[in-house]
Amino acid sequence: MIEIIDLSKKYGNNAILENVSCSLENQRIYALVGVNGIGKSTLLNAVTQPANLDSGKVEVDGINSQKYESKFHFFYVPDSKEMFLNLTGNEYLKCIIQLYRQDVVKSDETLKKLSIAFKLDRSLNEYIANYSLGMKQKVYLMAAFLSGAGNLILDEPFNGLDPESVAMLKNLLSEYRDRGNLVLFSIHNLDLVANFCDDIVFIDKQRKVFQTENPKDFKQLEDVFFQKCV
Ligand SMILES: Nc1ncnc2c1ncn2[C@@H]1O[C@H](COP(=O)(O)OP(=O)(O)OP(=O)(O)O)[C@@H](O)[C@H]1O
Repeated sequence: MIEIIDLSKKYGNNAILENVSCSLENQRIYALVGVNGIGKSTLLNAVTQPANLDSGKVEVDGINSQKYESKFHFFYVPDSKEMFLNLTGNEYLKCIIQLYRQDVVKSDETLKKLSIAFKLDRSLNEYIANYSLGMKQKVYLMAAFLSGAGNLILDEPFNGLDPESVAMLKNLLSEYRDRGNLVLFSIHNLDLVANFCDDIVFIDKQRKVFQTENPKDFKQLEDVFFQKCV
């Protein structure tokens, strides 16, 4: 559960988000949609990094995001794919399991299953620096699932993935949602939005944020996007 209350964020004098509020519930998959440069990553950064907030408040599972304990309630995969390059995939994932205080034996089993599903099982002893873009995306997504956090916040998680991996990620995210968790991810592909998520969080052309249930119809979704966001 994520509650965003009156959040504002400027870069210098450039106001990107002003008094944004929205309420995201458990057991839902939310797509964050808007044109390039409108503020999707800024919003996700502000939600996950309280130091980035100019004003306003974010609560994750009812815990103020300024509080240390809130960190265990979400996992953020930012759009940068240049993180932890000096670790092997395996080292990185083991660190995440420890950091998020997950059961080591159970997590090792999940790690094995995920690495096979993502076809990374033969690459986990290589440095992340040597991974392709899609392999980096996969290892950071595996970390998200291994964290056990109830709220996954993913910046463009489908970028760099081949069609088989896209289908697999959709399944994994749906299963994660069905276990009572929340997923919020930014995306440009309206097709994928229409056929996948439960709700849509739009940032419109005035940078106002509004939510709708997914109409599950591409044409309807495209109409809303062109009327409100472009
Ligand atoms: N660190 C920064 N300093 C100054 N301006 C920034 C910074 N980061 C982002 N911006 C500006 O804030 C605005 C929103 O950027 P943001 O990356 O949040 O957009 P986005 O919706 O995620 O874009 P895209 O779809 O292209 O990824 C843009 O005008 C961008 O230039």
